[in-house]
Amino acid sequence: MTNQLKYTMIFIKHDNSILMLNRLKPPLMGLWTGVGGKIDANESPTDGAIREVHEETGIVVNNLSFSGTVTWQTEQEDSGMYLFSCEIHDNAGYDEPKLVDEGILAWKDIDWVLHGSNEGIPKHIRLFLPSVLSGQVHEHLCFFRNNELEKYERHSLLKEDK
Ligand SMILES: Nc1nc2c([nH]c(=O)n2[C@H]2C[C@H](O)[C@@H](COP(=O)(O)OP(=O)(O)OP(=O)(O)O)O2)c(=O)[nH]1
Repeated sequence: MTNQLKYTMIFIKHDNSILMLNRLKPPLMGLWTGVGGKIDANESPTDGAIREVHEETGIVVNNLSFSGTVTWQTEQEDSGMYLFSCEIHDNAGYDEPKLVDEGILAWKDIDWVLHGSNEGIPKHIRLFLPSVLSGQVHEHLCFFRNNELEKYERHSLLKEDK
């Protein structure tokens, strides 16, 4: 995998929940997202994702699945991220929400995360997350204007999927 995209986002699943970050700072300030961040120079997307998971949550993951890509186009920038997911078998000691440098980490029920009325999840995440959780590998294209998601497209990155 070559580093064409600048960021990663990782969805860590345990039972019916995902470890979500309520972000302290922009971008997506105050909203619940997967953990992740910028890929360092000379780092692969997978290594960047493993590092971000460890830095933000303390969890060491060794079973990340590549789950596709998301690109966004705004008036200011064209950028994007590699998506990863993994399943862990205990709650990593997160019985309660935990305050970390980047915000608040908490296990959130998948039904809550995907609920159509949930304004706390960025719109693009609500659109691409079902594909990630069902094990599909898509390229998700998001087009924003005035901070609103104006258009969304999805294409499979696997030949056998449509
Ligand atoms: N910059 C940016 N990131 C976005 C957008 N949409 C979106 O889902 N993301 C994701 C990509 C990353 O997972 C996360 C942003 O990561 P970040 O800026 O906190 O990365 P970082 O912690 O490495 O950066 P920093 O410490 O250097 O500020 O949000 C967007 O429009 N802009």
